[in-house]
Amino acid sequence: MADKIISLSHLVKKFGDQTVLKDVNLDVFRGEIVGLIGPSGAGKSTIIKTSLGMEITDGGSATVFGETMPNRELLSRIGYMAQTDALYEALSGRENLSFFGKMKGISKKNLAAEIAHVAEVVDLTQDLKKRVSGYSGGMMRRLSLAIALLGEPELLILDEPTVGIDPALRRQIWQELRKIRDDERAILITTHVMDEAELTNRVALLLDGKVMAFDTPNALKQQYQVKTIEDVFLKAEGVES
Ligand SMILES: Nc1ncnc2c1ncn2[C@@H]1O[C@H](COP(=O)(O)OP(=O)(O)OP(=O)(O)O)[C@@H](O)[C@H]1O
Repeated sequence: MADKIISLSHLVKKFGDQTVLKDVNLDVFRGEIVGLIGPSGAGKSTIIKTSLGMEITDGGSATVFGETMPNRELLSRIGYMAQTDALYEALSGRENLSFFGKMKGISKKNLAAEIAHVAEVVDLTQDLKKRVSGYSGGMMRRLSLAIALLGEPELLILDEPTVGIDPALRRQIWQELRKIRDDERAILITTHVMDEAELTNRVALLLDGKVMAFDTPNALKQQYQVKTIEDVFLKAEGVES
């Protein structure tokens, strides 16, 4: 059986009297890219945060590598890119990468090569010397993604990684994500870009606190009798196209 990396079972999450996640079931296996889509405020980031143990669950279970998070020992196996950048703005891009690389336990011997590789993927090689305070919003997103990629983590959790990124670079980033997938690692990615959802192995559609549909892009299109994932999204939301 394929290796289950993330397992969410009947997950419930409340904020005050608002139940954001009502009954979420979702698995991510080794060797696949799972896309998480849903309207703004549906709870995509909340799914990610509860999976990582950054939010406490109110019911059901969330495990990563078979363990309930947070678990310090597992953190080096996970690359996480949050929706808001957490960067040291007074430091340069390279210094940020070096700092986070050391935190992840990358050996001194490998660190320079790792930094060179991830900087290349996000097209920041020429800007590594610059202070992050002088970066544009898109450059900061790219640096955050580069940090998540450091250390070849077995699991990547990316919360809208391509916001503010140009189409050509977005394509290059997806090439890298596919390589990671083919390398038998796993990726959970949230996106508002429906073209990107088409590039995943499976798409989970989050609506009304539940995963309403979870299948390959082609199977979802067949199920909803539409031509694109965007149309699946609209139809599931009850919007007539
Ligand atoms: N810490 C919190 N305290 C209170 N409410 C919260 C908190 N975090 C999230 N929420 C609420 O939970 C709901 C889901 O938020 P979440 O950020 O998970 O949505 P999302 O699907 O990621 O949205 P977007 O696509 O806009 O990023 C929203 O109504 C939000 O206001």
